[in-house]
Amino acid sequence: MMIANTRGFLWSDLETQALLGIWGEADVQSALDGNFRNSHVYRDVACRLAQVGFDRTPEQCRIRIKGLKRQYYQAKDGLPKGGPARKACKFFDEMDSILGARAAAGGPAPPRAGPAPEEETSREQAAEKALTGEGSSFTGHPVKVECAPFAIPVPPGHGFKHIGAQTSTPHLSQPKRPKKRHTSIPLDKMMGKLLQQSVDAEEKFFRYEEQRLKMEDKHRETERARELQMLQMLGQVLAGISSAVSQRAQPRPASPPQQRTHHRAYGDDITFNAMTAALSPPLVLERAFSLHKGHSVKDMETTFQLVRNIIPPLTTKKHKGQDGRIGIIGGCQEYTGAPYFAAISALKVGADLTHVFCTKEAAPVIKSYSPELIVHPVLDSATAVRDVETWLPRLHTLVVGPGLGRDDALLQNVKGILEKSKAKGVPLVVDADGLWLIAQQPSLIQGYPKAVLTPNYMEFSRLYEAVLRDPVDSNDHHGAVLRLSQALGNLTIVQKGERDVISDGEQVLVCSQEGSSRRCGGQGDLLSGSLGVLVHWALLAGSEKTNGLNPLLVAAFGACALTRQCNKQAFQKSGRSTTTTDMIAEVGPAFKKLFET
Ligand SMILES: NC(=O)C1=CN([C@@H]2O[C@H](COP(=O)(O)OP(=O)(O)OC[C@H]3O[C@@H](n4cnc5c(N)ncnc54)[C@H](OP(=O)(O)O)[C@@H]3O)[C@@H](O)[C@H]2O)[C@@H](O)CC1
Ligand SMILES: Nc1ncnc2c1ncn2[C@@H]1O[C@H](COP(=O)(O)OP(=O)(O)OP(=O)(O)O)[C@@H](O)[C@H]1O
Repeated sequence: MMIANTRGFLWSDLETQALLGIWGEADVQSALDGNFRNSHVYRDVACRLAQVGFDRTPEQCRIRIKGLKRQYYQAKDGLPKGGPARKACKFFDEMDSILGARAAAGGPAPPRAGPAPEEETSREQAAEKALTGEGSSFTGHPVKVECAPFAIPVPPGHGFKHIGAQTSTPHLSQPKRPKKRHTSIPLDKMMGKLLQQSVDAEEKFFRYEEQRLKMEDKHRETERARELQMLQMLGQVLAGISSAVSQRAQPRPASPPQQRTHHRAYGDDITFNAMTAALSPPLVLERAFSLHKGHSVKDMETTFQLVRNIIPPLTTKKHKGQDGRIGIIGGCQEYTGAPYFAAISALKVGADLTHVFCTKEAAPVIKSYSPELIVHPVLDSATAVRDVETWLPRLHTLVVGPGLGRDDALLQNVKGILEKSKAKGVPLVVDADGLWLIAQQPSLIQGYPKAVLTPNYMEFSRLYEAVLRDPVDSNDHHGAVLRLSQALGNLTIVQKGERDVISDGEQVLVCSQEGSSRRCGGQGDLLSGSLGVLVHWALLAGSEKTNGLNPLLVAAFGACALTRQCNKQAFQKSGRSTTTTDMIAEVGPAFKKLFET
């Protein structure tokens, strides 16, 4: 049925009659009887009203009924049959047939002196006034006056009383009696003041209500867009499943030999689509279930051994670049330290070359920190995506986000770079503002099996809420990391904190290597840079070297342990004055201590 657009503030007679018809139904009346909390009843009333073609909120319905009841009781109590107020109560007969029948059946007493069960707040009284059209109009907004203005009884010396209140004074003042002019002057003034106040209140209320309705509409639109997005994602996943099934049914074509030797990645010989399909929700749920049966790796020493297994031997047979060419996407006017920390950490862990792709302004600054870094001032150029793309085949891992900032144009370029990297199968570590971008558009990374996200608690919450539409349960770190990983298609996630929680949606590793209580900025950059190298090594080593455990989990564990160890060693020397530079100086010794002895 077409729903009439009745979101204005005034009720038409037709609409009011429809409302009264519904409100007067026996089940509605009995649900309202004696109930102070009646919002559920009015939700139902609004719903039924929508079914007959009128779109009103439960709150609007409740306020309208309240206004009608007041008019009815005024008319019934205070005025003679056929008098002006009775005439002003347009729906007297309808109300009487409902409320009269209720009274006859022994229902609750009408609201004379105090609030009836249905009456909840004073805000609503202002709202009621505006919705029923009581009072006058305000400039530019025609207001329909349903209840004709009549004089309000003012007992001498008592100010105003509730209109329906039982009182021994005459019910109404007689505005036309000329003899009482001396009392009518202050009354006029008071009425004028009252009217002015009521106009002001109305204006305020309309402004507020307008805003509220706009926000409601906006919220509804967002919800609809979200639902649509979820449906599209579901469609893609289903399409992936069917393509994977048909691929499995056919003999699998051999993967290109170059890809095999270059990135012997976890599950690398299946295509990205098939991988996405293999990570589809039903399978993921099964895996999550198996996790609680004891797959969680708790023994840190076992995992340390797996990290040692993936570290490539130092030999004289290799040439420059083979142990790692790591790209860093980040570095803008405000943040030049973060990309430097990430890049230099990658070198100190053992990468041969690091390339920083940053903005034009940031480049000379970053270069000045260290001659060891290769710096490309391209990130804010119109050709940024193409410029980085040409380097992609030569990079083993891309670390996206340290010091990137949140400038829209930069983020747009990074979006393009992410897409090109995925298409070329380049492993990705996403941190800092890279995670901000992912929180805006999770589909950018969803289901990409060679990605690791490294959020701190804040970044994790942002991402979790963006993807799962729920606040994070801070008492269940494991469950939260596991769920987010699954929702993102079993991406490897490292939630940094007092203990680092790492999961690929199937397993959960916890790294509680001793660090220190010093939390200087930049430690996360040390982690993401180191991780860039370990990701390359782990994928190169493959799951044979990690006892079948996802190599990315092993890489993440190694980087966390290393960062924490650097923190510990630097703190032992520098205490409170420890900075990330001190930690970077510890990368070599810490690495040796953890992985080479
Ligand atoms: N020298 C440099 O160049 C460096 C540059 N960097 C670069 O800066 C950019 C922005 O990164 P970001 O982390 O400051 O931004 P964002 O995520 O919005 O956090 C903002 C607020 O979140 C909170 N918060 C943070 N952690 C939390 C926790 N664990 N638990 C709870 N709350 C936590 C905290 O709020 P507060 O406590 O201050 O109210 C914080 O202020 C990014 O590009 C990064 O790479 C850094 O790498 C440092 C070195
Ligand atoms: N409370 C803590 N106790 C011990 N180690 C911690 C604690 N919080 C974080 N860490 C360690 O510090 C490292 C960086 O985590 P942090 O939460 O500082 O990242 P970040 O906020 O992204 O850093 P950055 O300042 O680079 O943006 C991680 O390896 C983590 O293990």
